[in-house]
Amino acid sequence: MLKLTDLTKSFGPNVAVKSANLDIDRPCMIGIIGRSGAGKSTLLRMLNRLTDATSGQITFEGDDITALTGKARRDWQSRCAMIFQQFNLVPRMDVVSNVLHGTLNRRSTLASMFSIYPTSDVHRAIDILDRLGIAEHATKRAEALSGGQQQRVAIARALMQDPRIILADEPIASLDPMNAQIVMQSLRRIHEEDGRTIIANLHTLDTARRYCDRVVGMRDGKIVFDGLPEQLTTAMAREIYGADASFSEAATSTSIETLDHALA
Ligand SMILES: Nc1ncnc2c1ncn2[C@@H]1O[C@H](COP(=O)(O)OP(=O)(O)OP(=O)(O)O)[C@@H](O)[C@H]1O
Repeated sequence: MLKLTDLTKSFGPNVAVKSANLDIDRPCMIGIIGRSGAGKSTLLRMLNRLTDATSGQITFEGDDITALTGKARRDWQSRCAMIFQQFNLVPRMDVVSNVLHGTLNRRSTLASMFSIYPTSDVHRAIDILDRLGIAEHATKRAEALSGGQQQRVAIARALMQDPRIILADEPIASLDPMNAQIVMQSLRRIHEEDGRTIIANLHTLDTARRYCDRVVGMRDGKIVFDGLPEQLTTAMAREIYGADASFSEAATSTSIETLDHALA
């Protein structure tokens, strides 16, 4: 399905991603972990073609994604939608219009300029918001919502594009544990119910273990681990995070687990 071959990105002398190889042969939920500066964001940005690779190749179902230009590249960005830590919504615009922005790629400039959306798209936007439990906020300004709600609006905007893949760059890094849990559960459900692949950069190991089928560990631009969550030993986690024997997983915890105990 999705394959990265020797994917590399350099910024001058700094090699942010070094010869990354990854083979995703079926829809799954992948967590990419590693400390700050390990190359996680750069990897996702190359996948979505926000950043051009310096060398190497990305293929999706046999198509060379690295070679796409113009409209073909924009089409790929719809099929491989991205959400960000800071949500990237238009704060003063209402929620449903923010979600409808997800359809801009396939609409005429004139229709986009005047925010003319087909009724069927508006209904679909509301349905998606409903699925994410936030339809009641459809007419509010995005800035009036909590961080967790805003991230769900961003997910809804991504879903409007009916993507095969959703890339999530630190989707819960700005959220409290309760909202972090809701957002991760939403992503998991989208994967399970729709069969979409989710690739999420996560700061914390426990979140990756808990929600992902596969964990990829990056260190200094290299993929140093690629396996099942249960294969990720403490020793391997230490290696990924470049920590010494005093390393404990609790240090990378979001306290989602703790919250679960409290809610039980
Ligand atoms: N636009 C850029 N120009 C120059 N260097 C960059 C650029 N983007 C990233 N880098 C460098 O590439 C390396 C990897 O950065 P990247 O943001 O991909 O890491 P990360 O694992 O996502 O870290 P974080 O969790 O802090 O976002 C870092 O050394 C960073 O300074």
